[in-house]
Amino acid sequence: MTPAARVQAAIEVLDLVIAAARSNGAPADRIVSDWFKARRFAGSGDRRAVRELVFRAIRACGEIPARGRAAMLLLARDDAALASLFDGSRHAPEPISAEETVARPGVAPEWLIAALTKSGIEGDEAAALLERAPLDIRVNALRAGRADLPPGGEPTVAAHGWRYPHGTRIEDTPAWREGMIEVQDTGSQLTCEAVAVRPGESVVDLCAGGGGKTLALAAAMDASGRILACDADRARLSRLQPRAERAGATGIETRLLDPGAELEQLSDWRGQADAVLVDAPCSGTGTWRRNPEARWRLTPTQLDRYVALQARLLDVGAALVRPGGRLVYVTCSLLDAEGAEQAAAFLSRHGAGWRAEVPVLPAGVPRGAGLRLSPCRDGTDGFFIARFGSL
Ligand SMILES: C[S@@+](CC[C@H](N)C(=O)[O-])C[C@H]1O[C@@H](n2cnc3c(N)ncnc32)[C@H](O)[C@@H]1O
Repeated sequence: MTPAARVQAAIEVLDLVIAAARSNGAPADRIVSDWFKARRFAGSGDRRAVRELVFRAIRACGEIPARGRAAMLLLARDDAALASLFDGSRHAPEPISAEETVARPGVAPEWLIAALTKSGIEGDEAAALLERAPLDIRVNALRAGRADLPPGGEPTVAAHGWRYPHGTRIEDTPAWREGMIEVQDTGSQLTCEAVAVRPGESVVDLCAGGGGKTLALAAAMDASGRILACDADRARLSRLQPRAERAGATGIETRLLDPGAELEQLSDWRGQADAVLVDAPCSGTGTWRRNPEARWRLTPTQLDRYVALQARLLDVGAALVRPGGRLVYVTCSLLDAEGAEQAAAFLSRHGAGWRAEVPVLPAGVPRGAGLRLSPCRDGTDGFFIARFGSL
């Protein structure tokens, strides 16, 4: 493809990304790969260049743009080389006319900017939400010593974390194939460290998804003890056992939950768990570096739904903790509604039965009863972590 044809391709892909964001359709990453699956003539250089343009344009537009071309014109406004490719030649975008709509630059929609600002995220902190995320891995202590790592990484502040340059093809390495390493953001690794599990414990991962954090907990427990990994999404949960096998993580049981009936389905665990991790569904404002178009999709109503679900799951988790045990609440959000305010609401609902214990981690700053990690300050995805000890 010529450079101009790549720009036109990026405009077409952006139109699909915009339509999907409006209709709760596929994520941008999948749209880009499906688009290229249907165009086998394009080479890997084309893929990389188009993908790069698409994500640059998504990052640049705070609000959902009217059209892909409007988003690309925003980039072209400050990039003369890009603007010169709008020349109307074969496969190229039409020449730019003075009256055309150009998308507005920004970090996020106005209502979200207001909510972030209220939560202490503005200026550099807000801009960093849209930087490119690094590639972090966790060394799986169940399978590997550090000598087995692919070359080129630097240790991170997490106990088993390493960071690699962008574009490192970790999943092609023998270490990954043999389960010695897992791709996992450093912040995500630190949330697991906050659970402070020990070998032999009984632990519930209430919102385990595909098991990213479950596997880190299993490794920290040296695969001894019990982990119950739950989720309400069958497809996500079904990915956990094959990953656990690859990682050599034993002692993990999975349980599919019906939303609203979680406590009945978990009655055998009531008051039994040494630790419960509630890695709750959330707005994902802390992961925009990876999914920048997520900010076009979120609505105030969805945010309210997340907040209500988080409170309910925290109450479910609390019922499973044994006296003297711990409940760890995590969201990959920087909004206080899903962080400090949620933790305060839990403490006021449960009164004297619980004590907040701010986890001691090598990153993050205290926020309310918990700790917050941010891309700007900590170089991790954004997270809120609170730990409550049962009295
Ligand atoms: C933040 S994600 C979990 C990510 C996962 N812990 C990991 O590290 O990969 C939140 C999860 O909560 C799940 N979920 C939503 N409603 C739930 C419910 N009522 N009970 C349990 N899990 C639920 C979602 O399906 C989703 O997988």
